[in-house]
Amino acid sequence: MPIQRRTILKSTDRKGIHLQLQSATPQPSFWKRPPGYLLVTAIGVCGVVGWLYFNFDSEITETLVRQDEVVQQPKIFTVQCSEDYDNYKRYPGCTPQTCGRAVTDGVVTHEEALVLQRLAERGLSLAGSDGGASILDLHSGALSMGKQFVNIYRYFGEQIKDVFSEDDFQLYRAVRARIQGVIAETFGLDPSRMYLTKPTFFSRINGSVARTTHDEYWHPHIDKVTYGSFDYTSLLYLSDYGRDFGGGRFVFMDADGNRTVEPRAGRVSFFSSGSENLHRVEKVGWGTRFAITVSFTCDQAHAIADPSLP
Ligand SMILES: O=C(O)CCC(=O)C(=O)O
Ligand SMILES: [Fe+2]
Repeated sequence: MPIQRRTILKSTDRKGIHLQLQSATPQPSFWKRPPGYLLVTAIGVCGVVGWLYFNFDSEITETLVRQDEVVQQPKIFTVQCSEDYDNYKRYPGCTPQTCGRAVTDGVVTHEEALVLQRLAERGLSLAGSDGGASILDLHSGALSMGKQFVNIYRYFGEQIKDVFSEDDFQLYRAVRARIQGVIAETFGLDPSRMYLTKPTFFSRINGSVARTTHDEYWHPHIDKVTYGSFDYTSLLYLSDYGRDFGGGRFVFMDADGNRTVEPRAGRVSFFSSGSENLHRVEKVGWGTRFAITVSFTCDQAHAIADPSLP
């Protein structure tokens, strides 16, 4: 240790002489330090400011599940049901009696999530929004293109079979069935009385500036109001918060503060769709965030079949 200290002093001295030769004006002692020190300080300051910019949100009160946590069994958070359900017909075995939200990493494997992420990448690379948020709906065929949407099945015809395979659709179906199972088990429902409903879509979000309202994914909303038929919403994340993208956390906006879920590839987050689960997605600051929205209704009139190749 003493040897090291002596070496540093020597180099500081040399630098001091050099500076004195360059300018006769006395400099504050800070500026006499070696440029390496300045650089490290500057990087440190930028790092702290950057970290604060992306992570400091005075409204955030609690993180329900962190990205680096692995929850094999659903982590369940019960909340009181809103009165929304009183305005709808009740379906025994399905309509929420207990409301809440839950998160599990034990339903979809990391490998399956990556296969689905590649599927989303292939599909969305055919077009995509001009703004920061693109969707691909395998059921209706809707794909963001520029400032609007096209129907992939009509627009690309038979060629779509070069992009998606039967295996891709089988994986979607298997994952959908498992998610349905875990929602039924968690909320004490009869899975045969819940139905997949639309829209069900892959989303790709990056930090680009929004061009149309379709790109404005960050607004607080209630899924039952936004989508009508939803009774249970699930989100399957296909990329990792903090690794693949920054910002983009899911935020439950409760009366007593915000509660966040950090996306993790293979993580399923699900919740009753009424106003007890008002939520938003933080703006994505960097990188690309992939997810799938898969939702269920109790009303068979709003049921849709699993997506399939035409
Ligand atoms: O991608 C997310 O985390 C949430 C998306 C969402 O709120 C929705 O699709 O309604
Ligand atoms: Fe939503």
